[in-house]
Amino acid sequence: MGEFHVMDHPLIQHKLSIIRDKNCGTREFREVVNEIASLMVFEVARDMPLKDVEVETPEGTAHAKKLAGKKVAVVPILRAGIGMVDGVLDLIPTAKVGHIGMYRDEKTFQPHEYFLKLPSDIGERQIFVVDPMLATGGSAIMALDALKKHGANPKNIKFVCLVAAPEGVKAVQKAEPDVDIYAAALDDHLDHGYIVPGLGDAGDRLFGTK
Ligand SMILES: O=P(O)(O)OC[C@H]1O[C@H](OP(=O)(O)OP(=O)(O)O)[C@H](O)[C@@H]1O
Ligand SMILES: O=c1cc[nH]c(=O)[nH]1
Ligand SMILES: [Mg+2]
Repeated sequence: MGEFHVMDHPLIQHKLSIIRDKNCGTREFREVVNEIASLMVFEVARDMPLKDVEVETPEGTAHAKKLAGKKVAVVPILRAGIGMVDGVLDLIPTAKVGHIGMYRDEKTFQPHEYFLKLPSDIGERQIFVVDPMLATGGSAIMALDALKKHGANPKNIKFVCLVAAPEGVKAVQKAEPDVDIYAAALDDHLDHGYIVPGLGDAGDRLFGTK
């Protein structure tokens, strides 16, 4: 079963409290979502491989370490996942970006895929799938299945969200046992498909479409 990590760093928790507030406006919401994404990817990337290098400093030779060059892709689930991309790219600027478009039916909460464009070498990449909300898990599972169908190695995929519901975590762990999940918070439950207390509709809050 994939691991589930709640990232309880004080800076992440503080920033999450800002965007949970229903009075947080679009501009601040967007800014803080990206900041949380940066803080999260800092930790999620902890096991990226390093190589030994020698660097000439002004004072001598340092035995240092550099990233070994494993290629990275960040894959947002549209729309709301787009809100996390810049935060990840701030720390890993050479990452390629794939997109998976997905919307939930308003009544059934079933996900529907409407767009997919991935780097052609997705099979060789470490992949960070980003989406602020993991509710029923339907969108995440459909996105992860699409990635696998296009050659991604599930062992190289990490799912990064802001708020997760217990139902979604369980569903993804069952359907995608190789994928580790990282969240800033595990909330109480779902009510008509929405996470309680959650933060509302992340896409609408990011893009001001309500
Ligand atoms: O776990 P699930 O039950 O599938 O719900 C989570 C999905 O719902 C939201 O997207 P939404 O369908 O609202 O699309 P949007 O990002 O375009 O607003 C959210 O961004 C996730 O993708
Ligand atoms: O609470 C929720 C659940 C799904 N999608 C959202 O944006 N918010
Ligand atoms: Mg939405």
